[in-house]
Amino acid sequence: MGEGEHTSDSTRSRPRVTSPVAYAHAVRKVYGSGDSAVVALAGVSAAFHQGEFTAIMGPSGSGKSTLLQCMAGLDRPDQGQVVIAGEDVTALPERRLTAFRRDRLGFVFQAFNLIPTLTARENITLGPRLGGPELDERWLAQLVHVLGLADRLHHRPAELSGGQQQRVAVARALVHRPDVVFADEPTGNLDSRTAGQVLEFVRRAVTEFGQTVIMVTHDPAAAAHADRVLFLRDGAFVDELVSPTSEKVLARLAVLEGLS
Ligand SMILES: Nc1ncnc2c1ncn2[C@@H]1O[C@H](COP(=O)(O)OP(=O)(O)OP(=O)(O)O)[C@@H](O)[C@H]1O
Repeated sequence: MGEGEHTSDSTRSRPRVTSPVAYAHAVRKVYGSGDSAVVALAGVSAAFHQGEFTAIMGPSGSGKSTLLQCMAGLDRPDQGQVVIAGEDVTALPERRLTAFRRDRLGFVFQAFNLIPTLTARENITLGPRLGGPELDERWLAQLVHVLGLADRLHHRPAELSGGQQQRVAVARALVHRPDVVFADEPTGNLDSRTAGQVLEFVRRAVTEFGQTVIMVTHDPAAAAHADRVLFLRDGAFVDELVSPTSEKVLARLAVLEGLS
């Protein structure tokens, strides 16, 4: 890991006086068996602190999505442990895991995954209406204001731009104040200007509201909004960059991909 980066230019990083809100310990995931077995995660460990925005990057096939899925309880590792808010996600039976995801985690995906027949407001408040934590109307109003969605709440997804749809998805991910938001290529379907706006909102959720965010991305400009970038290669973390800029991220990626 790039130890030197911890002391330089880290205006966004905070002193770590708390225990991590989420961690992965020696997580291993193998797809297939015998000759065709693919080691997607080779024993990954990492800690994520409250109010920290982490980007996960790495070459194609390095295990980013698999790690996100295992951490978020959407897939089960073969070995190792994932703990979020003190709960061993890897040990939870399926029904409790489903409730844990709904109540304690937030998700933003590349495909906005909004329900087309519901309005923006109905999409945002779906979790609470499906039996999740009670809706906090004041928090919802604050989110809607920060995300600039106030005049779009009664529109359906087809009547919203891509950026507006993703902002609805961000609001949906934040409305129940989850312990961790997992984002998988959240700006992959957006033009760079709109992507920048959505990431600014994610950044504000981290800085102003102490939200913890773990985001997989291929985009150095997206990663530059994070507090730090963890780099995966061949299913293992090989580098870390604190207070990233697009240029620094590109340079690290070039090294990882053997281009420099
Ligand atoms: N369901 C699956 N069955 C078999 N192999 C899989 C499966 N999912 C992922 N893999 C393999 O595991 C490895 C890691 O895949 P993963 O999707 O986690 O990588 P990634 O870094 O997210 O890649 P990309 O940047 O291309 O999305 C790859 O070699 C991939 O082919």
